[in-house]
Amino acid sequence: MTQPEARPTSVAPADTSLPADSALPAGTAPSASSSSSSSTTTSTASAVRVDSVSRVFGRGTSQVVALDDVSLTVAPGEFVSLIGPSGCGKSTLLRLVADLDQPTSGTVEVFGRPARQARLSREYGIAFQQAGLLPWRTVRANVELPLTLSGTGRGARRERVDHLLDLVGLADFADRFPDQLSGGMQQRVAIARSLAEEPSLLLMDEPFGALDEMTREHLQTQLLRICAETRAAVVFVTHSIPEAVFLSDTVVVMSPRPGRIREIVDVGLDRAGIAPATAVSTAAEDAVGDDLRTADAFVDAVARVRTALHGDLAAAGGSATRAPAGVDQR
Ligand SMILES: Nc1ncnc2c1ncn2[C@@H]1O[C@H](COP(=O)(O)OP(=O)(O)OP(=O)(O)O)[C@@H](O)[C@H]1O
Repeated sequence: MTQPEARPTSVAPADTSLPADSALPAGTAPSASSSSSSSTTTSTASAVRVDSVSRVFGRGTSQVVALDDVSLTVAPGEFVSLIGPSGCGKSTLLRLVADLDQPTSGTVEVFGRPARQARLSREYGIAFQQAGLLPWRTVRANVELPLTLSGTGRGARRERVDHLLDLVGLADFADRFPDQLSGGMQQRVAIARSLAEEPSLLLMDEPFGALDEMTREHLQTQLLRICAETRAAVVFVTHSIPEAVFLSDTVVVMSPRPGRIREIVDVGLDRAGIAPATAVSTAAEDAVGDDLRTADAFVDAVARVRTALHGDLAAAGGSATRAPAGVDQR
């Protein structure tokens, strides 16, 4: 959409720091819709509701307006990506949703409750660019950490971790340590950990940003399958247009500082082939993913996101063929 107030969405944070009173948020996750569409329901029907939020850092000459009057809504189960030039406030927005930071003005609700309450009751999981695993703990011990902290019993922990490791394809690596895994495997452990407490919302900040292209595409497909299985909503920060389009129901395009929502793009890809009921093997899923990436609807959505991003350049008299700083065109 061109009027941010008319559509909702979600996002993820840029660093791994957590407030002192947090016992590890639960996990990572989905998409956005307009506040006009969600306004037919109560605010509790939205996974995320950001209302007229601004965030200003510093004072006087060093003041930075990171977000200016941002409003968006993410529906339960929706996958929403945030994309925009470097410094436009994507991570700041994600951090506000995660209650890792507070808005200067405006409100943030998660499932109809203040973000702080949602964090304390572990309604969301988080995954960042750095996996952030504890090197002295095995894969199993890393994944079960949030469950241990929340007092889940031993038997239930074991059962849950077995399921999660299965889900991310790491059942055979439960007793390995992080430094015995590839970067992609470490990131899958982090995603499993983020899902430990069955969050209804996943907040992800460039979780695949440090991975090679092949691993990245494979994990994108895996993430879609995991989301189809868990039905979690996801707010996903990325610099990659194709990644945003491949994963999302909705792509939220942000403008350069002060960060505002410039446009919301409905992607409209048919991802039924990646749904759990039809997935037969990882290779088959990857093949479905490859088909999706060459589909007309995919190419069309990539073009629409690119045009939305380039609007800034056009307005500044720049070349429409050049990407804004910090946006990966691959
Ligand atoms: N704690 C802070 N103190 C001061 N300024 C900050 C702080 N956090 C973020 N900013 C500023 O707010 C603006 C938005 O930052 P943010 O990290 O949200 O952008 P981003 O879109 O995620 O960038 P990138 O794509 O490069 O990761 C930037 O100008 C940044 O310098």
